[in-house]
Amino acid sequence: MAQLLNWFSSPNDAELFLSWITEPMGWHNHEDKSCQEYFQYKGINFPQIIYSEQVLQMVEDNFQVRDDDIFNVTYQKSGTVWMLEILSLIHSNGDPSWCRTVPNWDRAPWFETVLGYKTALNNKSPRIISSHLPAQLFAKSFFRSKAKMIYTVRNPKDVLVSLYHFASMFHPFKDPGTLDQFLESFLKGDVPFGSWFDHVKGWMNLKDKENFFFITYEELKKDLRGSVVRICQFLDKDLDDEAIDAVVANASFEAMKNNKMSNFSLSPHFIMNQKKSAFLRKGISGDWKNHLSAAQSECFDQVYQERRMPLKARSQEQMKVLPLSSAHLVQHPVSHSAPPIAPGHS
Ligand SMILES: Nc1ncnc2c1ncn2[C@@H]1O[C@H](COP(=O)(O)OS(=O)(=O)O)[C@@H](OP(=O)(O)O)[C@H]1O
Repeated sequence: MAQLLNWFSSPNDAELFLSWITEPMGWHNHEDKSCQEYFQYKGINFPQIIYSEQVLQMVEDNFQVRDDDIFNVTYQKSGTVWMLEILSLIHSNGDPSWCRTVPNWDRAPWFETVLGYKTALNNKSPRIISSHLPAQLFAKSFFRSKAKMIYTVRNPKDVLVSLYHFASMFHPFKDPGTLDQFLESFLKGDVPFGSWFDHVKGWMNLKDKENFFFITYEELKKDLRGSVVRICQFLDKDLDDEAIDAVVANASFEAMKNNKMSNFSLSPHFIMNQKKSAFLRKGISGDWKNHLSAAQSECFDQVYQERRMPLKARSQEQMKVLPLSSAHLVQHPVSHSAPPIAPGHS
């Protein structure tokens, strides 16, 4: 959205233009999200205006991936902007100037959005490109390229909670209703970008490709420095210790929260009402325990068990997040202190 700033001489012009297209849809009254509807593209929900069928089709069929592109792919609320910041900082060898002067949506545009598509086309190589697309809708040219992809996965219960808050403050999304109602929609995949389970399964088919690297939000939380080192290795970027330290310092939750180029405070308030819930909300693992009842958690676990898949996790941290083979699923009675299966761990 705020990529509109690209096209206008000032933020005010961009905001005026946005007002003009969004006012008839009632977006200005951000207390009222009752009129929001999604459109479906190949069976997946997308919010209107920021996405269009035409652009989604162009991404899939026409977008020319370059071999030196780096893709930052996630299911929403799994750490996209965090990884975006890390990749931006690695790109500039730890120098935070780029991150402090250019909005994240221009540094690493979400190329499936109407505005991000144009930004991605115009950005100079090597490009960093973000995406929430499921694998089956992704740019076909990626699969023939040497471009690298980092896929970040997060405990789906934390994704649910983060998305619940986000849906209440991000105007293009439908009102999430009660947490019970939203849990049902989430587990059915009746949310933007479809089912978390399908998204992870779809992308994990690439797990043995050498241009594909997957990491979890929980690993980033537990050992950001070690994670940055591994990401640099994957990208063949040789940063010295000082530069790595600078990446870690500038990609911290606090640094990003204080950076207006990363905290979405430049987004018009009628698009993102951060008074309701901040984009950089809590930035912790395991917040689901503060929100989900034992019954809701159990309901989640049941679906998780049904949808589990055989995947080999590389580390203990990944084992806590991924839908693993049944051998990894330990059945405990449901309780907040002893969560029953993988997503139950923080
Ligand atoms: N630096 C850092 N450290 C820890 N956590 C961070 C960081 N940056 C973003 N976040 C948290 O990531 C959540 C937002 O996820 P996404 O960036 O994937 O959102 S989006 O899908 O692109 O809208 C959202 O999680 P919640 O706080 O749980 O809502 C952000 O706070």
